[in-house]
Amino acid sequence: MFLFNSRNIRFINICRRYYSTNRPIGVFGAPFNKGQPRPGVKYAPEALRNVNLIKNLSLMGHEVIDHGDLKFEAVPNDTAIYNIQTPRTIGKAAKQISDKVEEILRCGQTVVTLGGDHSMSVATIHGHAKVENDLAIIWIDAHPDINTPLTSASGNIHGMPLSFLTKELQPYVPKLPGFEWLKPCISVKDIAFIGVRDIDKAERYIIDKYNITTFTMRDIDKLGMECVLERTIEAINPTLNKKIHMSFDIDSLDPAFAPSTGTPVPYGLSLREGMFLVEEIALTNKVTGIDLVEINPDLGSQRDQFTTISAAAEVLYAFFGKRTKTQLPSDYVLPKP
Ligand SMILES: NC(=[NH2+])NCCC[C@H](N)C(=O)O
Ligand SMILES: [Mn+2]
Ligand SMILES: [Mn+2]
Repeated sequence: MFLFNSRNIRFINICRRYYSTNRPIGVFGAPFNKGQPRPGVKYAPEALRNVNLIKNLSLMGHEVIDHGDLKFEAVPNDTAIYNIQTPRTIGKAAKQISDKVEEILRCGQTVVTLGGDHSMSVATIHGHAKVENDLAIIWIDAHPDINTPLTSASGNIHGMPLSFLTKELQPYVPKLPGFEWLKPCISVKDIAFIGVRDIDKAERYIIDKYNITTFTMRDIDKLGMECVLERTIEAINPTLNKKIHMSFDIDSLDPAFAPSTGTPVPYGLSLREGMFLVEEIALTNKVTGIDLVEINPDLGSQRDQFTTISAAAEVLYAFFGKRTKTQLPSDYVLPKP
């Protein structure tokens, strides 16, 4: 696992064990698609259930509570503001998601939200931060999703959630109708990006100005994933006193492993790199909230869809401790002829 030098000893001592939290896993679906223009992303929770996600997590020895899927309604007479087409509808759905996350966490469960597009993370992090007021965010994504409504070229809120949540950026972020309930609850120093490779101009400016911890694909190539995670923890949660929110955008993976997603970007993580990353994050035993977003079972061929859904499920299984390692019974003996 982590290299032994004085800087890392504390982290090793805390982390050098298997994922061992005995919190139950509370799963729910947020079939939300209005943060971007491709409707099919709302079918992801159903697609993940169809590959027996819930049952497989239970078979791995976890107590899993399925809280079902939320239902969202369009707000009538919703009008565009800036470039954003349906702000009130998105704001209302986000409030429902935030409340659900809060409710599940208050039951003492680790919450897994199945998206949906990445705009929903404005809500999952908001709900998480209500329960754990000091939160670190690991954002695994090809994109940093920190545009403001004024800098976004697309008007798609899935490219903006972190600007809504971050205290330091509020002078630059207009309050949108439908989002009156939202209180900025995280700081630039609590965020780490891993796997980014498609950064807009304003996002680049924000990352540089506030010195946000960022590991691009090149950084991962150069340092190796183990070192990237070690530096991530050093930067955003050095004493591991905070809980961690892990937001996993499936487009962090290379399109070879996750082709069915709305904004694929070449030269991404291999599936095994993604699995290793979440396996290591799990070892901190600090993650109490997970998002799995941007899987679009409508895009690409049937084979693409299967590849993408399987990859998403494997990432979650890897996090929750599935290993290929065979367990030897204590009385095992090698047979002699
Ligand atoms: N969650 C995502 N897939 N986001 C993609 C965002 C793409 C682009 N940066 C935008 O703001 O529109
Ligand atoms: Mn994203
Ligand atoms: Mn992305």
